[in-house]
Amino acid sequence: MASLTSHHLLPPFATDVKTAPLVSVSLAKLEAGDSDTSNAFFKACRELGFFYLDMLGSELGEKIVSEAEQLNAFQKEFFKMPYDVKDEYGRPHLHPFYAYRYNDLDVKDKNGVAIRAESYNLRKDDILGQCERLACPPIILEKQELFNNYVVHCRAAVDCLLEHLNRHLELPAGTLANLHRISERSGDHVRLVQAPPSEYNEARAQRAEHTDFGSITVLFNWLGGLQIRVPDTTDWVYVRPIPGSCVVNLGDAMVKFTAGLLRSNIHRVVPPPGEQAGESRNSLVFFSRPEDAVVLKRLEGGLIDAQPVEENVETPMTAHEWIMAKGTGQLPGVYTKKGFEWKENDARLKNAPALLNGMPRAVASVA
Ligand SMILES: O=C(O)CCC(=O)C(=O)O
Ligand SMILES: [Fe+2]
Repeated sequence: MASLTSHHLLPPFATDVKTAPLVSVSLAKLEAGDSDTSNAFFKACRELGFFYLDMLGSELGEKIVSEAEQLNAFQKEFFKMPYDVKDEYGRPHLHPFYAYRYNDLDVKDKNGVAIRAESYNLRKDDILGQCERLACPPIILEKQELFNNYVVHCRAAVDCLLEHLNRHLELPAGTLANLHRISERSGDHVRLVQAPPSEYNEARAQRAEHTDFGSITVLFNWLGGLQIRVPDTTDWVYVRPIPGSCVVNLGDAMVKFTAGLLRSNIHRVVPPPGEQAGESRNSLVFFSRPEDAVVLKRLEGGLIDAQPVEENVETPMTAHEWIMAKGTGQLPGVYTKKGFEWKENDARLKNAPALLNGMPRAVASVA
C-alpha cells in the first residue's frame, strides 16, 4: 500500500478525537455483485449518507487511487502559483461557479498578505471536451490526460453505485443511470482544495456546515478535518482518512429523487486536529450531479412510492438552476429529509432570489 498512497508521509491522524462510524464498502465486491456488500452499502446510504469506498482489489478503484495521488501532487504545484495569476481564473472573471475561489483567513504571510483557503472547480464537460472550454491555467492543460482519466474512472465508480441504488430502490432498470449520462451536460466537476494551517474558529466552522447539492461525491483527503454531524444529534465527529479508500457521500439530489429515503448528511471542514494541525490541507473532490436539464423532483416507482408526500411543494428547479443558486451562495441552507431548510442565521439569506418562492422558510436545527 505504501507505494500507492502518500498518507504515511504526513503526521498521523489524532488519536484522541471522536471519529465517525462510517462503514467500509468494497468497490471490488460491489462490482462483483456481492449481496451482503450491496445491502451494507444501501443501509449506509439510508442511515448516514456517508461511507468509505474501499478501492483496493478493484482494477478501477486502484486506478482512481493512483490518479488521485497524482492529482494531489499536482494541486500542490497548482496552488503554489502566485495569487494574481490564479485570480485571472477567479469567479469574477471566468464563471460564477467553475473557477478559482478563495477566502482570506485571519493569518498573514511574512509580507503581511492574508493567507487564503483556496479551491478550483473544473467542469467535467470542459475536461471531456463536451462544451466550449473555459479559460484555464496552462498547467491544467498539461495534465489533460490525467484529468480526463480521473473523470471517466470516477464516473464509472459512480455509475456502479447508482446501479446498486436503482436495484435496491426497485426502480425500472436504468432510471438513475438515465439521469446521469456522462455524455450529457451536467454540473459534474473536479474540485482542488487547499487550506493553510489555521486556528479552529467556531463561527467559521458553522459557516462551513453544508450538504453537497449533487448526487454522489467521491472525496479523497489526506489529513483529518472533515467532520460530519451524527444524525439526530448536535455532535460533530471527525472522518479519519483511510489510505486506499475514498469517502463517498450522497447529495441533495438523491434526497429529492427518493423523497427523503436516502440521506444527504450535513458536514463541514475544520483545521486538522492534533499533530496534523501545522500542515496545509488538500482534498480532491469529484462531484457527480444530475444532467443539467433534469428537474429535481421525486421519482415515481419502487420504494419511493411508499414515501410520505411532502406538504410544502417547492418551485421545481432543474439541476442546473439548483447548482447555480446553491453554488453561488443564493440558497443558504441545507437539504434534509424534511425538505429545504434555510440557514436563518446566514447573512446571505436576505438576497435569496424570488425564484425560491414556495420553499418553506421553516428552519430547524438541521438533522
Ligand atoms: O475537504 C474535505 O474533506 C471535504 C470537502 C467538502 O465537503 C466539499 O468540498 O463539499
Ligand atoms: Fe461537502
